[in-house]
Amino acid sequence: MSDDPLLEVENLTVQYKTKEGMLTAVSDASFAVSEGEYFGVVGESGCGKSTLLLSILNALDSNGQVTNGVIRYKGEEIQDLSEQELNQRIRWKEIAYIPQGSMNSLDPLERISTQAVQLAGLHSDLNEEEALTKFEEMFEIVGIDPERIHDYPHQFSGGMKQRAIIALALFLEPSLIIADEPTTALDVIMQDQIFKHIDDIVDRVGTSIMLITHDIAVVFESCDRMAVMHGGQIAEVGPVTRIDNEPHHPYSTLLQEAFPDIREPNRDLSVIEGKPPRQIGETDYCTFVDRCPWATEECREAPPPLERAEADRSDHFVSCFRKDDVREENEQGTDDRKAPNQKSGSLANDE
Ligand SMILES: Nc1ncnc2c1ncn2[C@@H]1O[C@H](COP(=O)(O)OP(=O)(O)OP(=O)(O)O)[C@@H](O)[C@H]1O
Repeated sequence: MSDDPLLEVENLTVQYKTKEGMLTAVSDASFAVSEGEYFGVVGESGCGKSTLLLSILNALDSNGQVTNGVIRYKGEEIQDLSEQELNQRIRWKEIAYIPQGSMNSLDPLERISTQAVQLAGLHSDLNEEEALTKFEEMFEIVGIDPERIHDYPHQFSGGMKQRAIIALALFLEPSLIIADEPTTALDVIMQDQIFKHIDDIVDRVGTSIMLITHDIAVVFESCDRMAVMHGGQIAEVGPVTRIDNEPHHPYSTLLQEAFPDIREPNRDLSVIEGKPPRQIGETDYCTFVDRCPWATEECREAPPPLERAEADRSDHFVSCFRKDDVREENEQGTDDRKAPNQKSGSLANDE
């Protein structure tokens, strides 16, 4: 893994036009993914994960738009590239995308090899023979007999279809694969196998992976670095080991406590009450305020800036006005933590 940034997202805001007004789905988000890195983006449903990645690929729904910020890929700003440029230069051969529910995205009427050849024809200079040879290699990487590239999707189980999609994503040797909940709809054993294949790809092929998921345990297990999102804001970003062991943001702290940990088998699991807000208009406050045990008046008055978690750390950032208090309390243990908004100086939950 290198420290060179492959993808840089700076101060990105994405909004959707709705009947109620402009809905802010991503607000002032910043993070970077390095070459060869396995980067996880975690957060609850509706927190803006898919919007974030669709804006990177310029594939937002027609009512969505990037209203502020910069997306840089290999140093080049890509947020304003035309469809044609994105198709010719970026999609599939630089950045491949595994969508949610992707195993249903294979065309049921075409052999999988035909779909690979079509993809190569659109996005690369490979001829048919070269494309098929290459695609066979990808099948081997994802653990499917290469002869089966000529099968139709219905001849594959759900897990095999998902692996075939991963093979397609790898096929044109992209530097970055963005996978949106790649194991949704698979059983737990198959999920585990798919994640093992993805781990293997990171090790063997060296591709960077950006994994979007609501499952923080998967991120803790597999990723190098991570971003935690809440209500369209990046709450915390940094090395997985840091956020797992020393979360500084209240949301990462509570998320971490909501998942079982084999190091503490007898620990009670916490529940995070409420849900992220649907934000109409600019986000001018911390979107975690109504669910946060540490919130104070300040948290409603402005969005917290994403700042270094500690002065001497250049790899760990957190957006919380109360991050120092949270860290101090986390160091002391969780036993005397009060319910949301019950701490001294904090606000009544106005819901
Ligand atoms: N096309 C759209 N028009 C209006 N609002 C949208 C649109 N797409 C998403 N949203 C809203 O934007 C917010 C973020 O949604 P998004 O799908 O990005 O979240 P997510 O974290 O990926 O959720 P999930 O895990 O359920 O996919 C939500 O409030 C959602 O309702």
